[in-house]
Amino acid sequence: MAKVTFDYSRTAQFISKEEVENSKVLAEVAKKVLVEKTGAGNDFLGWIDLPVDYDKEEFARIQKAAAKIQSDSEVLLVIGIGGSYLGARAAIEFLRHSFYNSVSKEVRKTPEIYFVGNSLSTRYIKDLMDVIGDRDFSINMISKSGTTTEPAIAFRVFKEMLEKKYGKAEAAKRIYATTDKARGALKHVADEEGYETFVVPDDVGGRFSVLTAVGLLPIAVSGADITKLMEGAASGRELALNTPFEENDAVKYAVIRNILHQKGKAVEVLANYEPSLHYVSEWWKQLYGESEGKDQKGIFPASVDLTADLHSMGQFIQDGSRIMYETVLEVETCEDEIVMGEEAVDLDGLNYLAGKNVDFVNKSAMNGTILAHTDGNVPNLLVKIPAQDEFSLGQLFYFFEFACGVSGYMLGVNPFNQPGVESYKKNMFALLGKPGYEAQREELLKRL
Ligand SMILES: O=P(O)(O)OC[C@H]1O[C@](O)(CO)[C@@H](O)[C@@H]1O
Repeated sequence: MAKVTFDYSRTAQFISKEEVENSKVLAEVAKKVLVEKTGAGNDFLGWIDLPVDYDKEEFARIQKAAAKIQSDSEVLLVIGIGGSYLGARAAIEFLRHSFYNSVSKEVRKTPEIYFVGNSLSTRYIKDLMDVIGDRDFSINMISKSGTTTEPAIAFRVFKEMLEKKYGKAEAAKRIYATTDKARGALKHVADEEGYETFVVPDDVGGRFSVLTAVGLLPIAVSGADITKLMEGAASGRELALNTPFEENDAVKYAVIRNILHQKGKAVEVLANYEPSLHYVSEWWKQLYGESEGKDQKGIFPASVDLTADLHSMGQFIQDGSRIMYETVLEVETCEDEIVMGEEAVDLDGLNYLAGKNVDFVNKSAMNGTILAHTDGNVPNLLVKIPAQDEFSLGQLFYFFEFACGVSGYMLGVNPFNQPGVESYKKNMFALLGKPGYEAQREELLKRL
């Protein structure tokens, strides 16, 4: 079976074998604490068994709802932010056509999908209304808390548009709410209005929720195979839970990043060579940023899209402050083939590549860059993804989630809370005049 693998052989000049061995005890304790659910944040570990223990009845409802949306909608709006958005977008961009929304309907076969509620931009919302026009559309509103401002505002706007178009009763049949099973404003509205609802389990935090209805409904609407995605995640779980330390890639990734952190590497740059991985990096940034960036600790998760960013950020990575290490995401196999032709007159000087695949050029750029960055004292880690398919992506999601839990415990933080995100919310509510924030409002206005 092809599997997602982790290769840190290129860090030999930065990390000795002994250092890795010496981390074994700490890593195994961290893994035990995670799996046995005895550590901080242990009420948010539902994601560990999710790939093998999910609600099958709800899974069938997700597929049914996806089929309905595919049959009655030209456009699906996915409203959500952070963990209620990034996983679905990562999966759809990785698994489906690079130009999913613009390619012809005959090629795509499924509704166009737009993400909104992940900013407060008036321009973006207005422009999206233009894109929808008078076409049939549905909404998947996703918010675990049911109270997050950005998606709540987008939902008000697009619900109004939907109700104007179809009337309240018909619109209600086109709204799918993914939220807490009992609490929150969204659950309340859904019950009042009769929307179909899907559950974000209590014990699964937003950034770990891609394999719940949060990710699965939009992914299924896009035509990607969510059964295979879950199978991949289940095999990732098996590997993470039941492989001994020496061969355990997820645990090793946690170990290596903690060793590099202790050596002063404050930034991890996740690099990809496929544009379709861009949102996988965005998903990964939230996963690691919210999980580890606390108590004045943590590695800052950054990302680059290569080779594009080699022509911008490449200079800094090669030659700037030596604060970072790089983790490369490599998609090992490329299903498609573009072979370079030969021209009679070699005006552009590219005839030396005649007969070669563009993917060979891409992989050569990657290998050359890994060596150059290593020579520039940027330790290089490699995460290999066997293929651009659902099974591999499911494994990859699980690999990063599990490693994140182990890594957070090794760092000595609670990887499953995010107290820091509340500060901006409090200030924003105060400035907006939300009831209950009056005193804070006065204080803030004086400072502006
Ligand atoms: O699903 P919700 O509750 O709207 O939250 C969205 C995101 O906002 C955060 O709570 C941060 O404010 C993230 O942790 C979460 O993924």
